[in-house]
Amino acid sequence: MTHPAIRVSEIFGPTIQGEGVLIGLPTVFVRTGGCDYRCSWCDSLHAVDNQYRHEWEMMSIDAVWQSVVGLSGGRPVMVSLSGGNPAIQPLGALIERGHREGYRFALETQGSVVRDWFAELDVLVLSPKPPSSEMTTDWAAFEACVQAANEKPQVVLKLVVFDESDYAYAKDAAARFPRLPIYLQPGNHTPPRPGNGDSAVDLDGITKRMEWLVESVTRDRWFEARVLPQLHVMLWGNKRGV
Ligand SMILES: C[S@@+](CC[C@H](N)C(=O)[O-])C[C@H]1O[C@@H](n2cnc3c(N)ncnc32)[C@H](O)[C@@H]1O
Ligand SMILES: Nc1nc2[nH]cc(C(=O)O)c2c(=O)[nH]1
Ligand code: SF4
Ligand SMILES: [Mg+2]
Repeated sequence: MTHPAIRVSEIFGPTIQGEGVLIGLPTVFVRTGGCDYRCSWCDSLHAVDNQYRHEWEMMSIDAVWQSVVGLSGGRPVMVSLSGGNPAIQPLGALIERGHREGYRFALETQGSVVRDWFAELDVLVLSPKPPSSEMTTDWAAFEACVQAANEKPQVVLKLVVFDESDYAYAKDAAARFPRLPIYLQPGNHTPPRPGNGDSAVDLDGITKRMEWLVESVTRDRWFEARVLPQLHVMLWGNKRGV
């Protein structure tokens, strides 16, 4: 059976997962091209904006898989499907293929597009977008993503927080899904942008936001929330492919 091709922005690793529940775990990233959102602060515009389309490649499942196996030396590793919005791509057959060879799969999505193959994942990271993103959450679609997982993969929430209203949004998201673990990460307000080249990352600003987040959750006795930085940003700034 032939499977539809996958639109790929980049495949890289192994590196460590820098964010959320799998932080620190050696991971190969498959970053797909294209997104139905345009977050004001997206740190992966090269996988979102059509001006980078010429860098994206339609790849067969076989070609993606060869690349993952090559990078991991054939040793089963965690594969993170990110983007862009990877939910737009036909990834079910890739997951099936990798599972046969002992690999595990996590997927990062904003929860705007639901797929039945979410149930085949090992970890589903749902990252609804707070007000500072300038996007609007369709909570019905988001809820459908949680349902599609069907309690098979581990499902977690990951919220980017820049300011008080993002923090309030995160609390609301947590209240909607009280059974899902929640990870808060401070926003990186210096993401790479066309024109500003390799803008140096503002580690001081991120650290201050991180401290404020810790103060906020402890003050509010929000003891279920976990606060984590983007470890890859601390180590490598806005560098691509790490
Ligand atoms: C680039 S997105 C790709 C996957 C999917 N589109 C999503 O947003 O979940 C991966 C993760 O990076 C986070 N992210 C993007 N830009 C960020 C920034 N400037 N600071 C902190 N986190 C950011 C997103 O919220 C998401 O959790
Ligand atoms: N090391 C590392 N960790 C990550 N966690 C989420 C990432 C992403 O851009 O989806 C990412 C990334 O690009 N690199
Ligand atoms: S949903 Fe994710 S990939 Fe799409 S614009 Fe927002 S942060 Fe970027
Ligand atoms: Mg990233």
